[in-house]
Amino acid sequence: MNKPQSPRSRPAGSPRAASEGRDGRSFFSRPKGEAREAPPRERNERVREERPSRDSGRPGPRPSFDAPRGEGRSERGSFGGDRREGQGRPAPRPSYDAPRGDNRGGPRGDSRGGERGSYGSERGSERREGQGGRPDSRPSYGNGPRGDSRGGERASYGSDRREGQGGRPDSRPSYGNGPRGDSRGGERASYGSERREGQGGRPDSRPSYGNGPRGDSRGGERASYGSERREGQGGRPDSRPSYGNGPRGDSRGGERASYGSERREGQGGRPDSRPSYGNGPRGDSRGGERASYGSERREGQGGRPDSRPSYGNGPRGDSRGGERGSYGSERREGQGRPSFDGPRGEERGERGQYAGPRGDDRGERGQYAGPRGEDRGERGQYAGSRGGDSSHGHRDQAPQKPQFNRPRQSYAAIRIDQVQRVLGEILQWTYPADSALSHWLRHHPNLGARDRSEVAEAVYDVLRHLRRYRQFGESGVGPASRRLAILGLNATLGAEALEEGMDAAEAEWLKRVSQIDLATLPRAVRGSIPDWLDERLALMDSPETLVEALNRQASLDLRVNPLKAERDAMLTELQQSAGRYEPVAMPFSPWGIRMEGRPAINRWPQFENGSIEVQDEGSQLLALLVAPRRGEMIIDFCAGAGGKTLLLGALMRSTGRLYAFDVSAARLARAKPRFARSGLSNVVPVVIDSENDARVKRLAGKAQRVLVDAPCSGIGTLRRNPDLKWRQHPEALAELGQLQERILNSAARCVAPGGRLVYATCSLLAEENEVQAERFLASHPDFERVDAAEILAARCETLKLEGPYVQLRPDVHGTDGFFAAVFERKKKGAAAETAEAGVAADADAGVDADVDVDVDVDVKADAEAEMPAEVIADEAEAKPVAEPVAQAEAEPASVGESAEEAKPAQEVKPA
Ligand SMILES: C[S@@+](CC[C@H](N)C(=O)[O-])C[C@H]1O[C@@H](n2cnc3c(N)ncnc32)[C@H](O)[C@@H]1O
Repeated sequence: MNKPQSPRSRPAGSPRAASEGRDGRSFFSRPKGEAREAPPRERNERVREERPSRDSGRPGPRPSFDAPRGEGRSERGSFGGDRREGQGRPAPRPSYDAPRGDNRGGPRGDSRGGERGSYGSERGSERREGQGGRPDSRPSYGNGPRGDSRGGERASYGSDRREGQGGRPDSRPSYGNGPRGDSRGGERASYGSERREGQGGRPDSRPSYGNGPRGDSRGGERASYGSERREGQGGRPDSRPSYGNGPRGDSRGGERASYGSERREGQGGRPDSRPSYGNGPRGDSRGGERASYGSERREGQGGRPDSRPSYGNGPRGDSRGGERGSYGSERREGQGRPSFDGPRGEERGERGQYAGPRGDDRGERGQYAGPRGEDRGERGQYAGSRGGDSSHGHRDQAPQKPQFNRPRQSYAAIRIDQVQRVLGEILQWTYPADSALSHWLRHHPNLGARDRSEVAEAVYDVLRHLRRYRQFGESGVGPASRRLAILGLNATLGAEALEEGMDAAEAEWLKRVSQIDLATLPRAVRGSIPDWLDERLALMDSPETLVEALNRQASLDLRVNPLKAERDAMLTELQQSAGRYEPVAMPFSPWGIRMEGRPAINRWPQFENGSIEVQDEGSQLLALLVAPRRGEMIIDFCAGAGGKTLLLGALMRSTGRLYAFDVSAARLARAKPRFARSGLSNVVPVVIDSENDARVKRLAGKAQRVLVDAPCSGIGTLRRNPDLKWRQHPEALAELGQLQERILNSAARCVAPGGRLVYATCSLLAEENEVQAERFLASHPDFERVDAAEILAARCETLKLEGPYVQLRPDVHGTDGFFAAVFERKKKGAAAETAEAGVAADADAGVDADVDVDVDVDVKADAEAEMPAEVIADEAEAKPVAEPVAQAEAEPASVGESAEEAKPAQEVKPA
């Protein structure tokens, strides 16, 4: 679905441009030689070089601004308690939406800091309380040009070096004096080390900060911030002052660092970055946006430099976020991170789908980065352990293959350490959890399937129950991230399996917290959801069971490709070849097969030949609402990685024309191999600049059906993407609401009279669902609502829904949370009548009528299926992804057919 966007199609400096790299290509589509970061192997080598041996005592490059400044702090920082959780999640992971360029609206693009500041202030109190949260200082960030602030470096790596190694003191000196522009991540690392170790936190080195031009000082400063805030006090007060003064535009890591701290403690988390939704130019903003665009960077490369050691070294400047966006989407559709033993790396697009539910969907999902603040604390602590000096410290390694130069550790000790390390990365909230986990696993190729699975399960368990675990962790000792790791492993492997890895105090603590009666905890803590989400879900029926279901792991939902296979035959085949995953037919979708476990289906022949895809049942049902017919012109307005496009195209029997629009070239590029596997020849992917793109306007009134699978919070996918709840926040929801409304309005213009418009989200929140639908109806009198529940009921007898909308819930339907509304555009005469009535009514009410009857085209399937000449001319590069099998087949089926012959897609029998 993600077709690399051509440079000309997107203005330079636009958000997407930034995220995808200057050349407009996504990180993944870029040949390795051109990648900004070194190829994996090279990266690893570099990491090795950078990581100081323990003997050398010189920590690696991973900066650790968050480095723990002593044990006490870390705990503090990390366990901010409710505050943190509630809103921690600072910056939204810009997810998919991030790169949308124009739609974001707002001031976020440019004013990151600014918003941040404001964000901060809102939450400031929370944070502040914990530790002084530096609220005041933030505001200043907003003022300078952030374009260049990368930040990525910051995070990362503080960890390794941090503890243990005395933190490469030598490197620090350089910060202050030299040009900072270049020394980013690496330096940071060093900072981290010093401070973190708890040794008084780099007192000596700090002074140097003040000397250099701030604009360029990145990682280093960050580190320091972290310390101050996190701890809440002590934190190198002296050095801070300087931050405010320098030009922010260039300060990368530094600012970020500070953010982290704020968020961490307060949890207001990621304030700044969220704003990213806005329209402002994101191209250059690295660090600041990080929050928001974490994903992009990550994948792309600018991404979170720090954590991935290798990233830090290469030129990061340009390649930032594009892909990030994509993450979001995948997740959503995908289902979760099923198989970590599968191919890791390459196809993230699909990953979303396979791999946890982040389906990139975060993109859709979330756009915000979560609470970093606290987590850094955890990370910091975590990081510390890497150094090796700590009692728990040791390098990542597979339990089966301990390194010879270290004392042998028990299986339990190694597993705890591994989970702790992964959490240390994920809880920075820089990247979606599935991405961070995949990244970590790729860098630990020696781990076996069991190791991967156990680490992944424990990490996801922690993300699901983070708030409660943090509360439990407050009474423990040692690094916060370690306590979280122990709790996660206790839940997934059992206490017995951990015995050898814990000391007496830890064992005693675990026993104590395991006896806590959950019923005595506040609902939001028990369910581990942030307060803002608890307030919203409380308005729904049976909120407790809903939250419980959202906190359970999802099944793996597959969809049979109706162009290539029949569900029952495929089910029989899978029961024979993969019986241990217990494949069964889905209760509602006629194409669905559900399995347990996390099979690496992308290695299966049925997947490789396009006979099956990963798709949540709710997404499959959406196709029944769109009800595509052969030969029609249909628009999938937010096609993302093509999950829904695939089924729509198949139901059209690969006839007619199916436009796959999206503002994310990276996502559309990821759809490409999927389209190819599926055998579709009627899909036309088009990267649009925004919902108001000229090519969208030229299709006004032309499409029989338009699907808007809108960018949303992704709260309905928490089973697969539990980190979303920590990455989202109310401010981002408001922005999303505006984006959803704009997209819906633009998509509506494309609908031909008599045509259908379907609006869908994978959210459970009324403000993204019913409220949007009602608002749309109120402002579009030429549209009428169709009972979506009735449409589904006609196809799925066992599916009980209350109309007029479809709202699926994991606790009731076993699907992700999902919403859909169906509207139909009145035919010409009816619309005119409605318009007149509306004008009269509006005149009475004293308001302007907004009757969007700008099309004088009647709906005739055969006429509509023809591609408007102007669109064809404008889309020289937007060819169907798959080569047309034959011209005849590429022709709209309706050409030469009567409207009656164009059968409803759902009636088409599987091939
Ligand atoms: C929920 S995801 C779509 C998932 C996709 N339908 C699938 O099934 O894989 C939302 C998508 O909307 C896209 N998007 C965000 N803003 C947009 C805009 N203004 N116009 C079109 N698409 C947009 C995002 O890039 C993202 O891919």
